Amino acid sequence: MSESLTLDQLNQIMADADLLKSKEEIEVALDQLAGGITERLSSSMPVVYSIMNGGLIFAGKLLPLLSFPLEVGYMHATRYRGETQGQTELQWQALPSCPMDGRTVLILDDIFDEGNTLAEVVEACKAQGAKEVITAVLINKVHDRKNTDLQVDFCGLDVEDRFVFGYGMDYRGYWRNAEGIFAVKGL
Ligand SMILES: O=P(O)(O)OC[C@H]1O[C@H](OP(=O)(O)OP(=O)(O)O)[C@H](O)[C@@H]1O
Ligand SMILES: Nc1nc2[nH]cnc2c(=O)[nH]1
Repeated sequence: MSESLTLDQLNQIMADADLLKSKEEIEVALDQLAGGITERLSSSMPVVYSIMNGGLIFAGKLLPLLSFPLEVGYMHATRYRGETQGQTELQWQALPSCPMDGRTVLILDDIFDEGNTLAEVVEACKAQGAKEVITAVLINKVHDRKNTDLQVDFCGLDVEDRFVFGYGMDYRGYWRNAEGIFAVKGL
């Protein structure tokens, strides 16, 4: 586990960070995602799961843009655990909170990076009897290190291969609340 950061260090991280996607760009992407998801799922009565913690803001912004009947659940799975490198093993901190047997399931997550998290979550939903599992992410990180063949169904924005934070994504536990997507200086 890394040493904890001070207030000054955390403020410096933000001051030095590069803005990759503005609030305005993200809002346009959210509208487009909502349109596509509505077209595909408005007759499915899906259960929508956000993967905590990172999926929290994405889900909070996207769900009010979906005007069809759906249920909301959550699950908490973490691979990075406050670090900037992912562990091999996904740690489940809360299993899916509502039954998905025979249901259309929509999974929301903030970022599709190496892909292990989403791939394992999709498998878990199928193992629990989901009829179909649709995936949506706010951000896809562009590189050639994907560890899965999973094709994400809906993706908001591509970002370059840097460690990013904001809009739900943390830098060592902090700055999930940043209103934009930022890259840490030097990472
Ligand atoms: O595609 P991958 O390389 O697997 O990475 C993507 C995952 O990493 C982050 O979660 P993290 O493990 O940091 O937990 P958190 O959501 O609590 O921040 C993010 O929220 C995704 O779920
Ligand atoms: N906060 C954050 N979490 C991630 N999980 C996988 N990639 C990233 C990233 O770039 N930033």
